[in-house]
Amino acid sequence: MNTIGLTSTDSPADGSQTAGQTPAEYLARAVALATDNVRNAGGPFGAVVVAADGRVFEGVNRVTANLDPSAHAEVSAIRNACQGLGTFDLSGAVLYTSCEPCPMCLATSLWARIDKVYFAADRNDAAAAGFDDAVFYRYFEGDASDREIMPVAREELPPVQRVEPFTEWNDTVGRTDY
Ligand SMILES: Nc1nc2[nH]cnc2c(=O)[nH]1
Repeated sequence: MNTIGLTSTDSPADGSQTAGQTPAEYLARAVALATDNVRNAGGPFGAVVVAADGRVFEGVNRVTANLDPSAHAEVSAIRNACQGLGTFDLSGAVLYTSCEPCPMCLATSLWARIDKVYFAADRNDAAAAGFDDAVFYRYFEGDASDREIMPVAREELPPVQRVEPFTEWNDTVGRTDY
């Protein structure tokens, strides 16, 4: 039992719980999920999404368990929220995470239209535990030409071919914008 009275086995990851706790309590829940997850062969990260309607969804890091580099806690919580709510748009939601979101989780939060993010530990705490969050922030902060750990290069194609998917998209009537 953690400080807000929930164990990982009665996790309200399905949105069955409604809002009403303080940011510090949701953060404490995210931290407790992270610690429990280590004991469950996962990475030391946990996250909670409180949707605009107050429903609560949770996620933990399952990168090594699921052989999925994108299975960070925040992404898992966002996936759970989107599946539970039946939407790809989490406008009005708040994300609470045990650790500062990495660039992927931050970008996923932006794409999900999350309103606000609270975190507990930061990228330097993660680095002290051997995680590359701070390294990857530096990767994005530098010039494209500095990206030595993974070069990203444009390959020239004829202009019409290059934008063909966007042309198809723009010409599609009744598409679902996001
Ligand atoms: N914030 C965050 N950083 C990570 N670094 C490696 N995995 C994770 C994760 O799940 N969340």
